[in-house]
Amino acid sequence: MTVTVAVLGASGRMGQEVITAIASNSQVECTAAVVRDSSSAVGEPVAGGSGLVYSTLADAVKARPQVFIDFSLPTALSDNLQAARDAGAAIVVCTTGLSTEQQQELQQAGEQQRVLYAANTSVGVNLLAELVQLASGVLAQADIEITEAHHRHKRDAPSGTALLLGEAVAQGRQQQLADVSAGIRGDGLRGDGEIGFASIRAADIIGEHTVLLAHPGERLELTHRVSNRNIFAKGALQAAQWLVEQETGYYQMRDMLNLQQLLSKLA
Ligand SMILES: NC(=O)C1=CN([C@@H]2O[C@H](COP(=O)(O)OP(=O)(O)OC[C@H]3O[C@@H](n4cnc5c(N)ncnc54)[C@H](OP(=O)(O)O)[C@@H]3O)[C@@H](O)[C@H]2O)C=CC1
Ligand SMILES: O=C(O)C1=N[C@H](C(=O)O)C[C@H](O)C1
Repeated sequence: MTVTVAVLGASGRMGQEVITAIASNSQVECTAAVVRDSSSAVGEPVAGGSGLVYSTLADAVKARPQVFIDFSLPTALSDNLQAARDAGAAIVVCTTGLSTEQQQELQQAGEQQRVLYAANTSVGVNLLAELVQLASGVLAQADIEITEAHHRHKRDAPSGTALLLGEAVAQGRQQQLADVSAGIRGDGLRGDGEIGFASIRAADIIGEHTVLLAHPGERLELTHRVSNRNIFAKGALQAAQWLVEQETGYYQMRDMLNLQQLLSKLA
């Protein structure tokens, strides 16, 4: 079955990557490539979009795709969720830098529509999160710091993935991240049990994350590096294909990948 998709943020780094990935995927078809209403790109041909032109969100609703894939920016979140509702479509939200209110909005949206939120659509990162949860519980006394590096154009810090990994650390220790996060490291001594974050922004680094678990005398480092944005695009398409088959609800990549059940087989 072919799944029809509207790509939101279509002229951006990730939007373009998703359109390219769709072009080589016979099971997915792009029916709308959405840019902001005021963009001069509206009506212009989409590079690699086989006859598509850039369109507005209202045009995307009229196109009635089965699923929206959102790689725009957090400011567009409410409009994008509403548009997906109006179109009767599922929505995969991939933007990062969401406020606490926006995270709540996403979860509440899951009461009326099919929503999958992924701060990182790579399978490797989502597996890493499960491994980190396990490691932080086993090494319950370890000092844990999370570092991330991204390209110079990235707006938010720490990255959405770093926060996802922080949540995994906290979950592994039956804690809430908000109670143990030290935020981005600055002056001052490390407090016991804190999770600290550090961010690098430079040149064209696509995305790198390391979780350091350190005891006096030894340390464990779990690292993931992306060398091609196509990884994120492929993961987003996989999520979209999965989400159209689901009931109304709020989902994450771990639900789609069934990682917890797979890992439980190791126990
Ligand atoms: N989940 C994941 O795996 C990944 C998530 N991301 C996240 O995806 C988002 C996009 O990243 P990236 O592609 O690098 O960013 P870009 O800045 O390259 O692209 C963002 C796109 O969204 C458009 N846009 C901005 N505001 C609106 C709006 N209100 N309505 C419609 N379109 C809008 C921009 O258009 P214009 O240029 O006209 O402003 C631009 O085309 C970020 O939040 C990033 O952190 C990135 C990589 C992987
Ligand atoms: O902005 C990016 O580029 C990325 N953003 C996501 C994040 O904030 O974690 C995912 C990936 O690391 C690339």
